Amino acid sequence: MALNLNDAKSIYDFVVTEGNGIKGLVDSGLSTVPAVYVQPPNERIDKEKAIKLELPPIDLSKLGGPGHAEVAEQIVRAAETVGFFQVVNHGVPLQLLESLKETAHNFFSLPLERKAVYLAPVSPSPLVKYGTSYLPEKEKALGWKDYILMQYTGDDEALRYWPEEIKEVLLEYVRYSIVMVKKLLRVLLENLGVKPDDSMIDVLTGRKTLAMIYYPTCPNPDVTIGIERHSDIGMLTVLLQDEIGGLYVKIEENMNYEKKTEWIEIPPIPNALVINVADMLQVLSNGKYRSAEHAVCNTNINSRVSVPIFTMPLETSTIVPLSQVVEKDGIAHYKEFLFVDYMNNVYKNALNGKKSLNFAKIVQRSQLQAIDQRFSISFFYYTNLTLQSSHATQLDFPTKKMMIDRYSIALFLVFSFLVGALDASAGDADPLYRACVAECEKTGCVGGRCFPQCKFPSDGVANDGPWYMQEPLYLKWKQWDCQSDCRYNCMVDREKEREAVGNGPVKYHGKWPFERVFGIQEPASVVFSALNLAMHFHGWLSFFILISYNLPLRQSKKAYYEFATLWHVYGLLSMNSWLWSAVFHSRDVDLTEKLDYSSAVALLGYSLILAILRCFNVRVEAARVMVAAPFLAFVTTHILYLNFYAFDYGWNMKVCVVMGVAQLLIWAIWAGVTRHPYRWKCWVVVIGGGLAMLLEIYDFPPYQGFFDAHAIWHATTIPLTYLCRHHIAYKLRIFILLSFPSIREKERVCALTIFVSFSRLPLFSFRFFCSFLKKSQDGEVYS
Ligand SMILES: O=C(O)CCC(=O)C(=O)O
Ligand SMILES: [Fe+2]
Repeated sequence: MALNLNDAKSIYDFVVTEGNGIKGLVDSGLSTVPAVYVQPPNERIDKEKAIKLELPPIDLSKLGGPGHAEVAEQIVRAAETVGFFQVVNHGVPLQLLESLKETAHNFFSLPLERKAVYLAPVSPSPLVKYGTSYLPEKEKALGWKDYILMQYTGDDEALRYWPEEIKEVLLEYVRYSIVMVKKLLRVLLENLGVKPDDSMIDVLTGRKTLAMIYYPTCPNPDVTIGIERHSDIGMLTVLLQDEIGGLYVKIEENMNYEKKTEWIEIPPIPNALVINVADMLQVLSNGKYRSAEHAVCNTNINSRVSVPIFTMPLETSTIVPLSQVVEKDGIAHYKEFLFVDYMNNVYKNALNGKKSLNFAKIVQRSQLQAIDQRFSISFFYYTNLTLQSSHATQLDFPTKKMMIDRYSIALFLVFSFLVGALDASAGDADPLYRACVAECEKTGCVGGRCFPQCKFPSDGVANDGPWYMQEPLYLKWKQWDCQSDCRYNCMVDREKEREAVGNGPVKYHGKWPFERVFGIQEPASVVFSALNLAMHFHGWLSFFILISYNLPLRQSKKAYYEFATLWHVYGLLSMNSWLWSAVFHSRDVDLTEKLDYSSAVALLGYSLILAILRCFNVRVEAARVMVAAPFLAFVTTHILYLNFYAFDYGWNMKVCVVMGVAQLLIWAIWAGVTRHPYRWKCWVVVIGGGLAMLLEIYDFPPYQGFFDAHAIWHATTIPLTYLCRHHIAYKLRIFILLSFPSIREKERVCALTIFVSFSRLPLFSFRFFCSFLKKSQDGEVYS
């Protein structure tokens, strides 16, 4: 198929699918980089600000001689700080290094047929893979490079399967390099207090992957990336780079560099090899050695080649921090795992800084902060309703344990961790989608459809022409702009293409591909939020009518029930919260998000105050004010901070979790000393709520474009709310009927009957049964 440089799909097919690579693209004579290769601005590396690594290369010829200790010290220090160093007199013949670079250039200059035979789907052996991006469907921007990757499993297999043009020279390179790697590893392990024998070193370096990487000269090197930021996964990497440069290492806090820059360049040094610590060495050393985040930038000077050897443990090796280090540190920072599991986990995702190491990290409690705020709020919301119902009955029922509330705490913690593990948005990482959006923002059109919001001419006709060419007025409220229209339409097109090749839907910008209805973004969630709102309204109204009209009032016209006002406010805040949830799901913009989050925080803060007042039975006005004031001040400040200073999700999450857990604990303790006969309703609510939360964890794409897990989850809260509200009103009625003899006799008798049958009768029956048993055992019954 002919290459069309204006069409992202055509470029993708030419470069990735057909295997022409970036080399082919550059040779086709393009003058600017296509959109699929443009990195998001926040991901780009500011090369201007980067500094060069000043460490002189380490002279390995001194190892084993009189200068051994000094060299060992240099190696250790470099591994502990930057995680990168350069070595000379490494034992790899300099002539070999030169011919490696030349061979690499020659290989990538071969005609397509010679290289394309090693493309992953057709390669004669799984040991050899030729390609361009590592995981094109998941990368934020495709990498500006081509590569050939080879697994070394022995000389025979290498000679049989590796490409003819490069195998000899690479085999020689790996033979020399491995000797050096073993020496370096020995030094690094000895420094940790380990005396490694040969077999240990052999296992730790048992797997060797070699690559030749070609970074063609790039017309816009500031916006592309050769290799995305990442850390290597094995033990030690040996890298031969040519004189072009472009390898950058991310500075971390304890590297002793001034904070004025983020990256340091590893400058090319003639005859030197670059060595870097990889993830497994970081794990074994319990974090003492640093597997540094690094990336390769492109240049427009000339094409660059590099030849890395990644040494790794055997696939079946168990990796765990060395006991000698853990004993010293008093804590292991990484868990035990099989190296193959680590590899599989890394290879299924696009390169992403040091995220690969998360697989091995021992999870800290601090991960709680990753909980989805809406999720936690809603959880407490259910819990409040549940306990609110028990609260109404507390008025006159005796005490008994209510275990379910404790289970709900446990449930919460378990779910919290699970939800913390969720991640999103493969769709907007898809290069074809990104290219489509970039194109649309330039032209205002996607696949022949043009959007009035994009205010520039397309096909000679201005998109924001006369009013009759624009959107109807009744749709204008939702304020779709050019970017959102482009995103939506590119998403629709990409999803159709994905569906055509049998791929399921993926998320875009954290959201599933929903179908818009009248411009509403997530119609089902909106409808269910509105129904929740209606349910709360109904509950609140019946509560209000019950308290104010159906039941006797004090002479001052106030309700006898002193907490009525507090619950009214709670009802109002709940309604407010669902209202903004509906709005937010209609149209997710900055303002609606802030309103939604703010009203949720207000509800959560208020319910904490309510929990304290109710559970500690604070009835005196002055005391209530004193308790509530600091909380109100804090919640108000927090909402102002979110809205007008920094919309900090992490901090907000912490605040919500603390407020939520606090009130949950208060209610749980309180519930532990109360009892009511209809607690099954509370159980239904808590268990139902818990099960409903699974929907947030086992997130699934929208059925028919509408009903995703989140929407269904909102749907489930409707009956739960009904159950609670119904319950509260009912219990309150009984309480009041029992307490006020002035109420009509018939109603009183009815209420009493229900009350006794549901609460006292089982108790009497049980007592009667026990005494019957006891008597029968004592022989009294049949005597
Ligand atoms: O090409 C380079 O300089 C580095 C390559 C690299 O980091 C890698 O392949 O993991
Ligand atoms: Fe690397």
